[in-house]
Amino acid sequence: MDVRVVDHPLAKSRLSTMRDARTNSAAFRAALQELTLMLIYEATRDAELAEEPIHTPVAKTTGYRIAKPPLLVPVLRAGLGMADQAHRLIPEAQMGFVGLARDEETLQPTPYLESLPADLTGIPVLVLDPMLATGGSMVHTIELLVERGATDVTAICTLAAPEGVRRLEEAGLPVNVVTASIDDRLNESGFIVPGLGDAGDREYGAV
Ligand SMILES: O=P(O)(O)OC[C@H]1O[C@H](OP(=O)(O)OP(=O)(O)O)[C@H](O)[C@@H]1O
Ligand SMILES: O=c1cc[nH]c(=O)[nH]1
Ligand SMILES: [Mg+2]
Repeated sequence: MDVRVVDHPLAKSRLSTMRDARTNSAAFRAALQELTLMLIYEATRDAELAEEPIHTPVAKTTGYRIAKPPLLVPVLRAGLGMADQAHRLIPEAQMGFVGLARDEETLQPTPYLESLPADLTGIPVLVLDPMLATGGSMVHTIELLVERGATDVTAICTLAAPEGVRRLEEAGLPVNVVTASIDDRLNESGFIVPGLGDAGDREYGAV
């Protein structure tokens, strides 16, 4: 499993805005959108290209397009804040949706929505979720994708805990991770430390 940490100064500054408890919801969503752009940019660095001849106003040359547009899968709620920006960068992408809520006691994900294409054979998938904590939600999501034939999955997470990265590695799933930070640890309530709190609540309000 490849784990890429995007520690560009602009990524660090947006992540700091998200971490800061004084940041309101609107500013949090704006920083998440900007950081998503940087993470998707890095995640697609090695995407396969198809060539096609094009004419500029001056000469004939070779043009390029993404050979296999990915499926984008935001994990609701928090991943929804990454969806539009990812789609803006890859407008030819399809989008599927997974809805999960982590039980605050057991820390197990409770599924409430699954809207995915039936056959993902040969289609790269980018899963969008700001937080990789215990890894339970991400493992559940990737298992849904693998059941449908996906073999090339990238988890795009603004923040990851070492415990979540380890869980993904041990699950042996076909996934790579792109994140802006691997933080110190999880606390006794399963929150990432130093983290940014509950990403969904900070984007949309507490439920
Ligand atoms: O790695 P895990 O331990 O599974 O935790 C990570 C999950 O927790 C958060 O969602 P949450 O369950 O809070 O739902 P929400 O997005 O609706 O707030 C987050 O967006 C991930 O989906
Ligand atoms: O720190 C955490 C852990 C899980 N989910 C969040 O939103 N934040
Ligand atoms: Mg939440």
